[in-house]
Amino acid sequence: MPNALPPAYTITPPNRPLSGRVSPPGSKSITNRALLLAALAEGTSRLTGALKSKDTVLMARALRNMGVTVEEPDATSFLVTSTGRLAAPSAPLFLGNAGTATRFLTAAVATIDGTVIVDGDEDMRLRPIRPLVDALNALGIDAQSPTGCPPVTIVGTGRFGSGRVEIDASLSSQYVSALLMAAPFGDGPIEVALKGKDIGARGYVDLTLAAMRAFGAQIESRDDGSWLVQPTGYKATDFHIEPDASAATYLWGIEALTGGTIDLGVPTDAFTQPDAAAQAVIAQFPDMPAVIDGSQMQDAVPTIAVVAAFNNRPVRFVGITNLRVKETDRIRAVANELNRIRPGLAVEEGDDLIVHSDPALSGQVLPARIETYHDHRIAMSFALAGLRVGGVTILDPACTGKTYPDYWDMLKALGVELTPAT
Ligand SMILES: O=C(O)C1=C[C@@H](OP(=O)(O)O)[C@@H](O)[C@H](O)C1
Ligand SMILES: C=C(OP(=O)(O)O)C(=O)O
Repeated sequence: MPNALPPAYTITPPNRPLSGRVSPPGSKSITNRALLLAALAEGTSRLTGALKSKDTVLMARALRNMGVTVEEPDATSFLVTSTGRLAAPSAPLFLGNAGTATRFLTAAVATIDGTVIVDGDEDMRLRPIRPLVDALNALGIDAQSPTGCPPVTIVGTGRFGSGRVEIDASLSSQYVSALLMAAPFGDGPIEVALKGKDIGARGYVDLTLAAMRAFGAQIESRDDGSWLVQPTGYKATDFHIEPDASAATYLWGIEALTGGTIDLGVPTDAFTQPDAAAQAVIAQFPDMPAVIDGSQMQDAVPTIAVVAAFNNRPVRFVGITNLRVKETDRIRAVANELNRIRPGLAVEEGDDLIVHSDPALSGQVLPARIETYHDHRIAMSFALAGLRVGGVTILDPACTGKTYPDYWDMLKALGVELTPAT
């Protein structure tokens, strides 16, 4: 991980295509699934291609605090050795603002005979978790979240329940993934069904099912949209993690905005993560469509919205309500910060975001100190604006450590001039 970064970076537009070979880091989503599943499997699992960043370090630390041995043989591998059951930790689990770790562990620790408190930082304490707690309660598990957000107190008996459970996943697909991954510890088969049809980005549930099957789970996807999970537990396995598709969106953004070619070392159609869909949209720049549905590529929306500022026509982003409950309210954050570059560049309309694209922005010097709200994606997306507009300063660049600790080194390696600022 990089040494301390300055409080801010000012970006000098390169005025030339940025090209080269860049390997995005391992997928955060898949790394945190694989770490958990390996911890729930008896034996040793070797995870390769993994992401080492704040979100995965927090997950690994929480698992260690529950008796799991997590070794790190090299910069992209974890060696996880477990009895197949988690042990009650001696202190609350602190998971920062890692949504995956917080939601996945809230369900997983319900398999423990003992009391566990799942908590996060001040931002995580604003991110809803009540629908997951309600589903655990419906399975007979004593879980409580007084505010509807972390902290959650789970008083487990070692039994996870069985039968059909319905969950409202309209705010986060992570609730479904969390329940599914704990479900092989049911007293009998568990059927996970959705309350209502809305589930945000479905592709994340597909990632969950694929990882669970790799660790030996038996899941039947039923015609009514529910999933039936057998009480098999998990088997240790070696598991390779693909690169992070959300991280790749910044590289596609760099290509679009500078006219360069970046070799990611992996073909776009090899990604199984939902955000890979962003490539086809960004590739249309500067003629990206007038309406973009972000519902199935949610983490890519800030990237595409910043690229959209330079598009030939305005872009309306729809299907993005859930962006309000990510690391920060990303609809508001993107609108605020685009308007800081040039007032009137973006507007919120209900939960839609409209970017009033202006190709004439390119080449101008528009000094703007970009607030990043502890949100890695706001920092990484707005760095892209600095490739076209002079004077863009990104505050708190270290916040990219959540999922992409080497982000600024990557930009420098491509030839971007970053000047430390205060
Ligand atoms: O399951 C996952 O790995 C994720 C699901 C998405 O969140 P929601 O399901 O909360 O929308 C996504 O935004 C997050 O970065 C990762
Ligand atoms: C929403 C994100 O993360 P999480 O929900 O895992 O905290 C993200 O990485 O953009």
